[in-house]
Amino acid sequence: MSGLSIRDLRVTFDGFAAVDGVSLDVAPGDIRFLIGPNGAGKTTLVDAVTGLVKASGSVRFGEQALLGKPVHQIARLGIGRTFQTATVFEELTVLQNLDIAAGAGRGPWTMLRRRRSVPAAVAEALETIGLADQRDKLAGTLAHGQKQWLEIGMLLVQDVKLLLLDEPVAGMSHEERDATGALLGVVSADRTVVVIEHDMDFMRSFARTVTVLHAGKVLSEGSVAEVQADPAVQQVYLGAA
Ligand SMILES: Nc1ncnc2c1ncn2[C@@H]1O[C@H](COP(=O)(O)OP(=O)(O)OP(=O)(O)O)[C@@H](O)[C@H]1O
Repeated sequence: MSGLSIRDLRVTFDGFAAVDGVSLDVAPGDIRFLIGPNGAGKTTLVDAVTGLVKASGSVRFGEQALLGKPVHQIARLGIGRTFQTATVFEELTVLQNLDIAAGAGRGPWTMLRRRRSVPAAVAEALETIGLADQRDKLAGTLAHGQKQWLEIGMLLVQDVKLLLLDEPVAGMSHEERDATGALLGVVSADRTVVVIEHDMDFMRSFARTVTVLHAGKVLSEGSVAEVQADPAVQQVYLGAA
């Protein structure tokens, strides 16, 4: 397993530093929550790690330096992300969505044809995300939470080693949140997980470590208890939650 190491990361938009010299380390197998007020730079940091925005400094995942690499190369190194809105193929079934995600090297017709056997990685992902009995349902008819899990499943079948999830439980029911937390636990057994989240209850229940960003900088870092006890955090953020 590999960890994520970020040094002096900077992203500027027209002279405005959205990420302003961030350094942080996420240990292999950690579940790191990135929290902070609106505009703190959380999504921009993840954009920089995944190659969507230009950044200076250094980002390493294990031995691999990421900055400067194009998006597809970073993805090929086993780095996958979700966005705030799930991006599944609504007209296709759960199984077809996973098949397509797993489908390197197969043509579209092979992937869309009904197949007798399901590849091991797809079957495993179906179990992990709890959608095995929904596999033939159209993704568009899934509940909101299930779509998010399907999207995570699509990363799992691509053998992603670093998962970056942007507000995975936004809009979820209490039960869906708990199921998502349990899923993070399973996924992190052999992967490193970074979660951007505004939901403080979810963070308290499922984060292993937390980084608090504020105005593009790291304000505080540590366990949930450490971060919650930090007066600087209480002042800018948690005090209001
Ligand atoms: N493409 C862009 N061009 C200009 N400014 C941007 C761009 N993307 C983000 N910003 C600005 O950078 C800052 C950080 O934004 P970012 O979305 O990373 O914050 P965030 O912590 O993810 O916030 P939220 O919790 O609201 O999603 C904000 O002030 C935002 O307006």
